[in-house]
Amino acid sequence: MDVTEQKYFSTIDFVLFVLLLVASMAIGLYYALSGRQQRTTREFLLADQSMKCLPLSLSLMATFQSAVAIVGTPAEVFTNGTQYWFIGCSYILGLLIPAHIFIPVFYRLHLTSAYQYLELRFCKAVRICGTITFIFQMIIYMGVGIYTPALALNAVLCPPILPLVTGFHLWGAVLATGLVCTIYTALGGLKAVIWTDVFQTVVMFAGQLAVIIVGVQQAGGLSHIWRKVIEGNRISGIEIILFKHFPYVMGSLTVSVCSESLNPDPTVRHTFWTLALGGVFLMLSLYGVNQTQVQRYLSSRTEKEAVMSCYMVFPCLQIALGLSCVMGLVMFACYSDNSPLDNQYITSKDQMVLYFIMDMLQDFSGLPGLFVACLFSASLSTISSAFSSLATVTMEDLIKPHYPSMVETRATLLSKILTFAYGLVCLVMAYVIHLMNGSVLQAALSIFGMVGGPLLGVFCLGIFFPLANSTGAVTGLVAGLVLAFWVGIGGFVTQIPSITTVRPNNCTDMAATENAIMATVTTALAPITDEPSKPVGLYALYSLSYMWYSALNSSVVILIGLIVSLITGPMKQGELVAGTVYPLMDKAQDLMQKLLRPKSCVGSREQRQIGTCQEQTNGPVRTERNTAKEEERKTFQPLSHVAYLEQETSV
Ligand SMILES: O=C(O)CCCC[C@@H]1SC[C@@H]2NC(=O)N[C@@H]21
Ligand code: NA
Repeated sequence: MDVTEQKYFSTIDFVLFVLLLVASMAIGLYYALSGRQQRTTREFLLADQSMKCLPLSLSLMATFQSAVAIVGTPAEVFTNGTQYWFIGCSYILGLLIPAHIFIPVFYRLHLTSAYQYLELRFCKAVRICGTITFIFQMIIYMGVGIYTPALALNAVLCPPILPLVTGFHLWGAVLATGLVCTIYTALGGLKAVIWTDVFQTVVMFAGQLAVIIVGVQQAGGLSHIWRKVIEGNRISGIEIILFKHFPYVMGSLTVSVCSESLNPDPTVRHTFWTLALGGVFLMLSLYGVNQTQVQRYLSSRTEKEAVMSCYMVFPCLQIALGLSCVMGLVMFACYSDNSPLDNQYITSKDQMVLYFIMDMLQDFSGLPGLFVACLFSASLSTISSAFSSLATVTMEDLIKPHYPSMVETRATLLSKILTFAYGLVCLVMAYVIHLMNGSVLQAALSIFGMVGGPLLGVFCLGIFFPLANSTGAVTGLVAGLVLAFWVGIGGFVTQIPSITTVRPNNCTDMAATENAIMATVTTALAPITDEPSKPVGLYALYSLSYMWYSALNSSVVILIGLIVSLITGPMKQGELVAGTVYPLMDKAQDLMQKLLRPKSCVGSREQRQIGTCQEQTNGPVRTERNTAKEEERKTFQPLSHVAYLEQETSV
C-alpha cells in the first residue's frame, strides 16, 4: 500500500456508522415509548413473552456473534487455515440438546432467570453461586466484545504508517457505541434488544457479504484465490479427500497430506475433535444454560416457538461462520506473500480484517463505512444482550428475593438503572482488556470454557442426575471453577506453545514424506533421541487445547457433584421439585421402543387417515409400567412431571 495516496474514511463511511447508531437508538426508543412503556418486569425483562421464532432466532445468533467473530475468525483462518470451520459441526448437537432438553425444562418452570432453576432443584446458595459466576463471565465477555472493534479500528486509525483519520476518533467511537447501547437497552428492555439485534444482524451479513464480493474481485477472482489457498495449505482436511481420489486434480501443486485435522491429541489447539466435540460443550454452555439465551427462550410466546427459534439459529450460525471463514481465505489470497503482520503495518492479527478493508476497498467509498457499521453492529447486538441479561439476573436473583414486596414500577426502574450501571462497567472492562494483549477470539472462547463450562456442569448435574444434592452442586461448581482457572491461567502463564496447526510446518508434502520415511528408518536403527518433547503431567494439563475447557470443566463439576452427593446422602425421588429433572433414561427407552416397534396400522382407510387405527404392535410385550403410564395419560389427574414432559413434547 502506498501510504501517500492512502484514503481516509470518506464522509459516506462516517455517515453509515452514525446511521447505524441512530437506527439502533430509534428502534430502542420506539419500544420504550410503545406498548405499555415497559412498566412491568415481565415486559421489560421477558418482552411480555410475546416473541415469535424469526426475530428470536436472529437475536439468539447475534448475541454470540460479536466483533470477535467478525475480526477474530478471519484472522484465525488467515493464520491457521480453515480448521476452525469444523466448529460448525458442533452446532448440530449444540442446538438440538438445548431445543429438546433445556428449553422444555426451563420453559415449563415459568422462570425469568435460568438461575431460579438452581434454587428449585438445589437451594438458594447454588442459585447465588450460579448467578455470580454468570455475572463474572458476562462482564469479562462484554469487555472483550466492546474492546474488539476499538482494537480492530486501531489498524486503520493511528498505526505508525497510516495518518490519523480525521474525525473518527477511536475511543470516541467506543464511547458512542457503549452509550447508545446502554440507553436503548435501559429504556427499551428485551424487546428493544431483540429487534435491534434483528436489524444489526442484517447489517452484519450485508457488510460481510459486500466485502467478500468486492474482495474476491479485487483479489483476482475465485480461481486465483483457490490456487493461492491450496498452495498455502489453508484448507484443512479436504486435501486428504482430494488427494486420495483425484491425485492429479492438484496438478503441480505440492499436495499436502495433513492428518492434523483428525489428530486425537487433546493438546493440539484446533483439530476436528477439539472443535466438533469440544465445541458441543461450548455451544451447550451458551445456547443451553446461558441466561442471555435462556431469557430469549422464555420470552417466546409458546414453547414450540422457542424450540423453533433454536432450530432456526442453525442456518444463521452456519452462514455467519461461513462468511467469516471465506473472508479469512480471501485475505490469505491477498496477503499470503506479503503479510501486513510481517511488514509491521499492524500489531495484532485481529487487525488484519480492517487493514484488508482499508487496503483493498479504499476506492469503494461507503464499503469501509458499511463494514465498520457491521463491526459495531456485531458489538452492539452482543453487549446489549449482555446488559439486559445481567440486569435481569441481578434483579431476579440478587435483589428481588430480599425485597419480595417491591412494587413492579420500582423493580422495573431499578432494572433500568442496573442496565445503565452495567454499561459503565463494560466500558471500564474494555480498557482492562486493552491492557491484556492477545487473540480476542481465543480470549472470548477461553472465558466461555473457563466460566461457562462449570455453569453447564452444575445445570447438567441438576437436570440429568436426580440423586445430586445441593452440597454436591456447590462443591462441584467451586471445584470446577478452581480447576478451570488453574488450567486456564496455567496454560496462559506457561505460554506452552500449544501445538498450533500452522499449516506449512505441520504438514508433510509428498516429496518430504519419502525423506521422512527414510529418516524414520535410519533413526529406527539408532536410539530415538529427537522425539518432540511431549508435555507430561501438569504441563500436559496446561497445554490442553482451550477448546476442551468447556468439556473438561463441566465433566469435573458433574463427577465431583455426584461423588459428594453420594457421600452426603443422595436426593430422594420424592424430594425433587416436579419438572426440574429431565427423564433421560425414560425418554431413551421410549425412543428405542418407538424405533424398534414396527407399527402396522390395521383398520379401514378413513380410520387410518384420522389415525384412529388400532396399532398392531408386534414389538416387546407392553410392561405393566408402560400401561400405568398410558393410564396416567388417559386420566385427568395432574400428570407426573415425566408424563407431563412427554405429553408436551409429543404435542
Ligand atoms: O463472537 C463472539 O463474540 C465470540 C466468539 C464466538 C462464540 C461462539 S463460537 C460457537 C458459537 N458460534 C458463534 O457464532 N458464536 C458462538
Ligand atoms: Na453480536
